[in-house]
Amino acid sequence: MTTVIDGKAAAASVVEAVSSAAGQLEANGHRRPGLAVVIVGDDPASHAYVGAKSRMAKQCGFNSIQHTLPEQTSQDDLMALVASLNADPDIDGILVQLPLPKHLHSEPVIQSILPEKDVDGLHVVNAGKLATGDLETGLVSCTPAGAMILVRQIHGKDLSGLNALVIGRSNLFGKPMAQLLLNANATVTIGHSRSRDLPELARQADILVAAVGRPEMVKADWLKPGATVIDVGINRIDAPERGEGKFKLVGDVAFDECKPVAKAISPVPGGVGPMTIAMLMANTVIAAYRRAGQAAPRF
Ligand SMILES: Nc1nc(=O)c2c([nH]1)NC[C@@H]1CN(c3ccc(C(=O)N[C@@H](CCC(=O)O)C(=O)O)cc3)C=[N+]21
Repeated sequence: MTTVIDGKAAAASVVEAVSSAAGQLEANGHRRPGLAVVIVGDDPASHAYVGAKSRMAKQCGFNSIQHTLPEQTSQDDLMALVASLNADPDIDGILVQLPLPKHLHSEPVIQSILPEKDVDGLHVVNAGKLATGDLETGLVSCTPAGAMILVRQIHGKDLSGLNALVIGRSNLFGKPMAQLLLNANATVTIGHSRSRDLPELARQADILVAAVGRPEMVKADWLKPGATVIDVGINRIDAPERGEGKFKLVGDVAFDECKPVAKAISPVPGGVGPMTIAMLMANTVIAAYRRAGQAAPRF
């Protein structure tokens, strides 16, 4: 029987560990972990995600602050806000929700966040630490960190001898995911839109991680029987069968046909998505412990 990986349950157990670590920090006489979430503009999906992050931060016992800036915010004003959060002693973690409105450049904003407050793990210092195998002093990007916990549920910590294919090569996900798998001793391939034969690469993979943003692209005949499939895609598609103007979320994997071929598969929703938010909380509590000069918990 195929295991359908329960990302909600895995996220709940991370969040419980985070809450208890946050409580411990307070009990040791330190202040609560502080998380600042910055959102620019009024994209409804972004507001929904940010709302979920702020609620979860409160649930973890954090000091959670949300800065909502108008669509027309200038680059300088956004950079000035990040500078003030960098200097704020009550703030351990800063997340600037992406994508930003078109007139703003995200890269200078992200690179201006202090690496030790970069709970998204996107600063070059954090990306570089991951790339050099330093998983102890940096912060790892939340979605790959969460996906990795799901992989570990199935295969344990050591992926020696296993072939892993990551489809997608973004800085936000594909590259850090490949680094994490490599660190765990997997034999890693990164496939992308210019790869010659993705289905053929996929058929070699014991662990297939899809993050391309194409609804249900990975089909059953792409899978090596018994593979572990981690679906990172979140695609909103029309669902007229649910009523006029309704939509549903699907992943990058054709779940129903792939499920019987796989050993384990993560669903959308309820797979990697909830883990992303949980790992943001984990990174925030890690950052808070480090600022307090205490040994940080591991997740
Ligand atoms: N600076 C930054 N960091 C991010 O980590 C970041 C971001 N910007 N921009 C947008 C993406 C997307 N993202 C998700 C988080 C949670 C779910 C999640 O909880 N998904 C639920 C479903 C939620 C729903 O129903 O819409 C699930 O898959 O079960 C999904 C996607 C974080 N992102």
